[in-house]
Amino acid sequence: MAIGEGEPLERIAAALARGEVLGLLPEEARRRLARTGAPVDLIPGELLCQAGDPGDAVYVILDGELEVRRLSAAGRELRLVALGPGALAGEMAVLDGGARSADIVASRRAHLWRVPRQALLEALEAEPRALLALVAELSRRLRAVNAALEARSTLDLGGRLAGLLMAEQTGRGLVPLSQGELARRLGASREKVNRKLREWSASGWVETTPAGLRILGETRLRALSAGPWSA
Ligand SMILES: Nc1ncnc2c1ncn2[C@@H]1O[C@@H]2COP(=O)(O)O[C@H]2[C@H]1O
Repeated sequence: MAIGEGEPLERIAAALARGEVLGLLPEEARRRLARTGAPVDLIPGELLCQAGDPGDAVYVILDGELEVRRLSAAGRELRLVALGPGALAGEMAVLDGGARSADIVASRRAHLWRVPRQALLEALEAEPRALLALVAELSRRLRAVNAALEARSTLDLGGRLAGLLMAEQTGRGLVPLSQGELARRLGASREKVNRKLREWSASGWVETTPAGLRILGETRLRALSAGPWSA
């Protein structure tokens, strides 16, 4: 059963125990966060917050998935990361007192627990292990950003597209994403993605089927996605 409005606080405290950071708090502290918090339920596509909003709470994902996005200056949507059950969202503004750094949208139906800023900060101050777990999580996120930055500066569109196709292919080499979605994920225009796919189709590396794009030249695409270091 989904966790949300009307759930006993015991169940919320138990759900918080499964979280990456709050799971390290003592039980009493988790119960306090369950008491001071409130449920937030989102339907797919619903916005939780927008970049620039003030941030006075952090959200624990109990169920579902959130997508973190930014709009580039050119108006293009850049998908930063997807966050699933157990993850915290909205911790940056809470920690540094700044504005929300990105938009957060529900990519699936999501049940969250909203924890007010002050309650989170008090809980973290009292439990250094949880604070360190949060620092470790921020480090992991920074690593991912560094890797993405490196890929962006060293790989051309073909390399990045090849990497995305490799990552998203299903068992039979099918990639269940539209060209528009591929473009959105890469922060590229649909026209450029379409041109590249037509090129690869002519070379026999991919084919368009009714079920979606099928990868035929995996070895070639994998080499492309490995960037300038690959032979
Ligand atoms: N690169 C990123 N990786 C993971 N989460 C992020 C990233 N950028 C922003 N976020 C999340 O998106 C949230 C937007 O609001 P905040 O800035 O308060 O906190 C942010 C983080 O929780």
